[in-house]
Order: sequence, then structure tokens, then C-alpha cells
Amino acid sequence: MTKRQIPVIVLAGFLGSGKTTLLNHLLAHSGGSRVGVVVNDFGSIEIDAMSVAGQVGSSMVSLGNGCLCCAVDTSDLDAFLDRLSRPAARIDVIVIEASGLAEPQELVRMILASDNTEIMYGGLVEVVDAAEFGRTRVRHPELDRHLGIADLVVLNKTDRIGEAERAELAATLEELAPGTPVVAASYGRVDPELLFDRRPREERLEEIRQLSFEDLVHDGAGDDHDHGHEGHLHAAYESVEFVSDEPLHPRLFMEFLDRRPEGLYRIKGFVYFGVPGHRQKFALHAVGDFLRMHRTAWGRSERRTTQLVMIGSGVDGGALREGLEGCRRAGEGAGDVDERSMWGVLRYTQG
Ligand SMILES: Nc1nc2c(ncn2[C@@H]2O[C@H](COP(=O)(O)OP(=O)(O)OP(=O)(O)O)[C@@H](O)[C@H]2O)c(=O)[nH]1
Repeated sequence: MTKRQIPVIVLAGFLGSGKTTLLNHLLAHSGGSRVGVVVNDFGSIEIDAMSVAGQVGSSMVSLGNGCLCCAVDTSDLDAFLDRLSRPAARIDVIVIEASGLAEPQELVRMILASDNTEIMYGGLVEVVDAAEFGRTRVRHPELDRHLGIADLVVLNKTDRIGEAERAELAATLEELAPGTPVVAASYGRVDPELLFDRRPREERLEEIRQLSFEDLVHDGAGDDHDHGHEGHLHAAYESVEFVSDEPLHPRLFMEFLDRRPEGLYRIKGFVYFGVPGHRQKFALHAVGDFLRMHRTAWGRSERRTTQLVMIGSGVDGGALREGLEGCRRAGEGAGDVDERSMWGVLRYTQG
């Protein structure tokens, strides 16, 4: 009897397209399948890992701080895959959530190069933000290339677009990824079987090998790490982190968000305002112009803190951090904080 290898699926897509949302949906609806998860955050605060951790416990591992696609040394990934694929873990499928700035072909290459015989490459799933894709594609033509090597495209956030736009996007995707199945979704609600049972197509693998070869030629042999990744999406981006044990002033914080610079595409994390009646944890997501918060409960022993990761291109990290420092409740000009100061926050809060 041949031994069944565990498929390793790469879940990729630009910043904020909905990868973590989709992953959480898969975990909640995986039926009898046990899913192992590897999460790769771009920033050093592992917000994505925190967002999925509750669902998987020990079958999740997190590789933070920097795109995995640039790892010169893949031993961390190898070690994680070894851990998740050992028979005692009884895992049926492994999903690697790439950072929103990763080069998916590099991740695929890492899996293909792995000498772990328990696993096999299970395909590339690209999540597309239906509301942002048009604009993002203009700034990042590399995304076309990512779609070209996908085995499944999830056109997510279809709740944010109309029928005409949807038809237009479907036509664009067919052009960029001819013959690749495209499933429309909102909040990542796709049938898990679509992902779990997918097999990468041989011609896609050939394209990935080919792309890697072209990358090497383009990058001048690719021997210098910094130089060798110039063409990567994340080369133009930086991430800025902010942590505060002191509650933030809701009005000042909303003013900070209103003034956020154009290049600051993504903000994610948790905010603690500590205002009577609103002492919960406010999960925050900004993607382009879109801003949403939702309240969740703090864990029993969880420290009340604000933790934010901001990812942008051409942004002044020092100024962003300074702006947030000024939102601390004890900060200058913070004044009184009462329920009314929460109004601005509540306009963007669900739940
Ligand atoms: N309206 C709408 N919002 C969505 C949908 N899917 C996800 N979101 C929201 O989009 C934001 C980003 O979602 P995430 O799942 O964190 O995106 P991500 O791709 O993991 O983000 P990065 O890891 O930063 O690249 C969150 O506020 C989600 O609730 C959707 O289908 N419709």
C-alpha cells in the first residue's frame, strides 16, 4: 500500500485580501479533517497568528517577522513541516498562510525542495480582494504573475462590489489565469473540499520553475540577498509596530486614523480604550480606505494592551509611531475620556 502524503497548500494573496478570514473559515468547517497551519506574518507582532490561534492550538506554528519567501535558511519552515507531519500529529492537510507581501512561487519552491517524504505540494490558492484588486494591480503588476501560477483563485469580498464589476473581474482573472477555477466568496466562505482536494497542475509547476529561473537571471545570479529580492512585492514596503499598555484615547486615535497617509495600506491589530462600557478588545482592520473594528472579549489572563502593525510603502515610520504615542490617554491634550468620545470608534465597529 502506498503511503498517503500530506498535501501542503499555500494560501497567498495581497495585503488584507482575506487570507486569515478564509483560513478561519476552513478551520471552523474542516469536517473531520485535521488541519495544520503555518502562519507567516510580515511584522514582528504576530497578529495573524493571534487571530487563528484559538482554533488550532498545537497544530499551528508561526513564522513571524519578515516574508518567508525571502528566508535564505529554510530550516525553520522545514522544522515546522516536520513537526506538523509526524504521524503522531495525525494531520490530514497543512495550510501555509503566506504574508500579504510574499512571493508565492518562492514558497512553492521551498515545499517542492523539501526532503520531507511525509508531505507533498498541494497547490497554490490566491485570494483576490474584489474591492481593491483594480487599484492594487496598477501599483503591483507582479500580482498578475502570482495569479498565473495559482491552482485556485478565490475572488473574495464580492459583497463589496456590484454584478457588473464582478463580471469584469471574472473576465480579467480568466485572462490572467486561463483555465484556473475562480470561486467567488465573501468572508472567505468557500467549500473546504475545493482546497483540500486540489492537486497542483503539472504545467503550473513548470511555470514556477521557469519563473524562478527568470528571477535569477533578472537579479544577477541572485547571490546577494538584498539585491536578489528587488523585484519582490515586499521590497517597497515596511512595517511599523506599536504597543501600548496605556489605553488609547478614542477621539485622538480616530483623528490619527483619519489622517493616515496614503501609502499606509494596511493596519491590523487590537486596541484597548478602557472607556467605561467599552473596555473590550477592539480588533482593528484597515485595508486601503476601508476601516472596520469589532469587539471581542479579552482572554482570561490576557493583558489589556494595544498592539498594532502598520504596513505601507513610502511611509514615515517615526511619524506614525509618534502619532500613536500622542493617542495614549495620559498624552498631552488627551483631556477627559467619557462615553461620547467613543462615538467615532463605534461608527466603524461591528458587534
Ligand atoms: N466586506 C468584506 N470584508 C472582508 C471579507 N473578507 C475579509 N474581510 C475583512 O477584511 C479585513 C482583512 O481580512 P484578513 O483576513 O485579515 O486579510 P489577510 O489577507 O489575512 O490580511 P494580511 O495578512 O494583512 O495580508 C478584515 O477586516 C476582514 O474582516 C469579505 O469577503 N468582505
